Amino acid sequence: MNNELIMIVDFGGQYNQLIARRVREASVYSEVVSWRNALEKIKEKQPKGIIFTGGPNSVYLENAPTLDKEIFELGIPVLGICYGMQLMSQVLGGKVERATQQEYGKIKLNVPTSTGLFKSIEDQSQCWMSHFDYVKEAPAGFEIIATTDNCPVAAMANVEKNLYAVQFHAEVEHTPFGRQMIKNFLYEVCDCAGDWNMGDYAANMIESIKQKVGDKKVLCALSGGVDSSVAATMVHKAVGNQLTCIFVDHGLLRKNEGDEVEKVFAEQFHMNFIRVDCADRFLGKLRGVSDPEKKRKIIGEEFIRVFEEEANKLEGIDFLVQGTVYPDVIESGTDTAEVIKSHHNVGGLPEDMQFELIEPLRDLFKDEVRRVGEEIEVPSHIVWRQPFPGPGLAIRVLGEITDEALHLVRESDAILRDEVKKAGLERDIWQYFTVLPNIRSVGVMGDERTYSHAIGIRAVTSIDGMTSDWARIPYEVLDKISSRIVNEVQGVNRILYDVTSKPPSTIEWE
Ligand SMILES: Nc1ncnc2c1ncn2[C@@H]1O[C@H](COP(=O)(O)OP(=O)(O)OP(=O)(O)O)[C@@H](O)[C@H]1O
Ligand SMILES: O=c1[nH]c(=O)c2[nH+]cn([C@@H]3O[C@H](COP(=O)(O)O)[C@@H](O)[C@H]3O)c2[nH]1
Ligand SMILES: NC(=O)CC[C@H](N)C(=O)O
Ligand SMILES: [Mg+2]
Repeated sequence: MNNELIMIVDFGGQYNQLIARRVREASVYSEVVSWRNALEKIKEKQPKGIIFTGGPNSVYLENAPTLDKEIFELGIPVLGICYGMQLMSQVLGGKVERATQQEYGKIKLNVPTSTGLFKSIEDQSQCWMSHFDYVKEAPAGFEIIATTDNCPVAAMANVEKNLYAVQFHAEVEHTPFGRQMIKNFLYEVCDCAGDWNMGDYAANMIESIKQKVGDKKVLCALSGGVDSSVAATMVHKAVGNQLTCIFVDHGLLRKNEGDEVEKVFAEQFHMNFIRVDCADRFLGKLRGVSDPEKKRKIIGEEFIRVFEEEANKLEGIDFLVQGTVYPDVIESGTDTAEVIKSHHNVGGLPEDMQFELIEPLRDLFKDEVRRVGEEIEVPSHIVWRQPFPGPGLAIRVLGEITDEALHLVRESDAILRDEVKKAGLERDIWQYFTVLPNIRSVGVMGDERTYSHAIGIRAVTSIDGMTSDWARIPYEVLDKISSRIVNEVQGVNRILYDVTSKPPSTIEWE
């Protein structure tokens, strides 16, 4: 393949693949490389441009990821983002320090200049920030091309040398002009022509699964959710009856979910399908455990043990298909990125697992998975289903999992889903559920004092699950949900509404 190439240098940021994805969307091929061997790879491959990602470190600390100055002398355009900008400043002689006024979330940006990077972008725009360090002084030869109220250097450029950097995250949805800015970098600065497209993604992937599996047998971990249904359909197209899907009912599913998934797969898919009921086993292992990471690891391991047992019954299974998507990978931590939470299908996997994994969606984001799903004709009620995490209600009951706690969260969630459906909001809200925060408070019902549980409502809008905003559910609908939960679910006397975006919070509470 001789496509134009953009190299993305990974400093451990949460949004690295999102940058790769923005570049894909703009019809240019990209590869992500670790900062450790970036210089060598770049010299070898001679990309049209380089993008530095964000990262959790501080550039002025000892042992922080860095790059030799030489990278700026290759004549290849560079765009630094967040940590990437701080690094460019530090290496080229600017000043980086811890900020007294840190910026997280939506911030007003002033763009007084219109260099190529900011072509067609308004002077006053909104951007998304997540940083505690800042560039106090840009290096010699750089002009400041954007500022915010708290950030004297929100973007800088050395136009002559094609070096650009921004403190904000241009790659996330919350920077509305971000797509345009990345396009500007590719087309105005790097002079790309745009010679790549994603149309063939599914076809290429199906072909490579066929090659890999040959005449062997494959198991698929199927939840009935978007990702595993799309992954299973791809693998089924590749190897047909060599595939068997295993659906685990671990006692942590939503109300009636087990039967619903079984029905859909029996009626609408023509694949080998096995349901394994093993609630006692999962709940037994989880008894007395309240640490979120411990819960995730127990569930991840138990899933694999169930798959291994089923594989042994079927004999000769070498591969396990999972519907892992990129956010699961990055949040579980990589050699450079911090562990945010161990997704059961990545960071929660046991080390001694007997399968080789097949994860055809591992580099993609939810909305890209949905596009692939539509292309290979997965039924649309599945493609557009709201996500539901593998560990299920276990990470929505904060602290220890008991039958009572599961009952409260399951019943309140069913009411929430029912009211969202009645209000016709299912497609507007990306994900919505209830949580049991494990606090009790005083109330009065029928003139009697109560001392009962609070239930939290979490509802978010998002495109890819990497960032999200809280959904503005109309007050009348919230009112209805609140009064139904308190009236219908015994043991609840208070309802809370979560109004935080991601970041700084995450979508799930654990
Ligand atoms: N109950 C389950 N039984 C079998 N496999 C599961 C189950 N829950 C999750 N998995 C596996 O773990 C993977 C990750 O779960 P996750 O919830 O992120 O994806 P999904 O369920 O396929 O899609 P969605 O995000 O729409 O819920 C799934 O793709 C699937 O392979
Ligand atoms: O299969 C999964 N296994 C997990 O361990 C897991 N944890 C979170 N999620 C889902 O991922 C998306 C992002 O969630 P967070 O903002 O809470 O990290 C949201 O859609 C979450 O529901 C999981 N899915
Ligand atoms: N998102 C980032 O790249 C953060 C960079 C650095 N850790 C800071 O907080 O300023
Ligand atoms: Mg799921």
